[in-house]
Amino acid sequence: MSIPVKDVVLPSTIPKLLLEKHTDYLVSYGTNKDDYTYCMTEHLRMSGMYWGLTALDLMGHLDNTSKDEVLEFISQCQSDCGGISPSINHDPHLLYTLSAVQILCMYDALDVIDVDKVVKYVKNRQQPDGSFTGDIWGEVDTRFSFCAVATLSLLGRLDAIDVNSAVEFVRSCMNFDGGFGSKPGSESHAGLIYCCLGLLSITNSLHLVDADRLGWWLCERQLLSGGLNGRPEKLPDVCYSWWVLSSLTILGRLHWIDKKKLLEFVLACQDAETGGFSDRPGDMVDPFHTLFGLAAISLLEADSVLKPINPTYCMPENIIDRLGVTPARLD
Ligand SMILES: CN(C(=O)[C@H](Cc1cnc[nH]1)NC(=O)OCc1ccccc1)[C@@H](Cc1ccccc1)C(=O)N[C@@H](Cc1ccc(O)cc1)C(=O)NO
Ligand SMILES: [Zn+2]
Repeated sequence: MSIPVKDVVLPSTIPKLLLEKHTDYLVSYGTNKDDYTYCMTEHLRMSGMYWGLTALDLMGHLDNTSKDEVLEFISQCQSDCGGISPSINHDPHLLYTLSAVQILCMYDALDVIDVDKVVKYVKNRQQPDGSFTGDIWGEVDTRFSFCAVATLSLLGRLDAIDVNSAVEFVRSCMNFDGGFGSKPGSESHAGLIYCCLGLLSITNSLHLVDADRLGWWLCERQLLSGGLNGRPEKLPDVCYSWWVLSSLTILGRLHWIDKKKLLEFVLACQDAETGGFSDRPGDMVDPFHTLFGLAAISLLEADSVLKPINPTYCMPENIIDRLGVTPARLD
């Protein structure tokens, strides 16, 4: 009797990488200001712009965007407290402060915001136990530890916080399976593992990780379809291709998964009509899954046109090189 395993069946024909289609999809996304999904995602607009712009830069088309419009929007999103909000007149949060700094680094335009006030905002998020709250309302999560450390390291200002206690908090979130959760004792989850490994990579503390145990947990995410899920018993999803793959790359164990099968799954998530990637074959595309589909293909080095992507920052390597930032990885 076969035990039903949650997975998807790939379509019989899988398209090759449709770069022009994805470029057209992203360039036109957001031009239609009253499009339903565009309006419904105002609360994470800054992250949405980071996804679209990073994907376009990976394909070599950052020049197809209205840079001045984006810079004007970002400078209007910085609050007096220094934090940056997802849209104008929304509340500042570490998630969108990081997205904004990532965009400004790609455009080499950090002068359009008050960097000292950003540093002060991030510094004020750190708690006595080394953890970080996402905003002034107090929610603690390792996602926010990563946002804080990634933001400050991109600004060259890691000295503003207590790095040792930030690392200690992340270490306290390590589970017996080698993975990490959002707080001490929380269940391991691929997205949070990416955040915690990213912080340890930036702070050169990867020696704290059990790379074989965690590497094994991560490649257990691969299903027969070739796709990766975020936790046991979950369906595969193209964005987990990124969270898991970038984590395995930082651990120096990317060769532990079946790259060929994963590439098939990712390519099957393209929409040949509209352009873009969806979470699974046949679903609706969005900028989020389009970035992480392209980012996974870049990490798999499966297309010579796509720029190499940095696994720690999810930004093109040439930007990280220009900034002189050197995130560690295990070899
Ligand atoms: C808030 N968020 C998510 O929770 C997504 C939802 C999802 C997409 N596919 C399956 N679920 N999940 C997600 O990003 O999980 C990866 C992750 C979890 C925890 C920490 C870091 C990454 C997505 C947005 C989204 C919502 C719904 C559908 C597509 C995209 C998101 O903003 N992710 C953020 C990371 C994040 C993740 C969870 C959060 O609560 C907040 C932010 C990101 O990748 N920024 O660059
Ligand atoms: Zn997803």
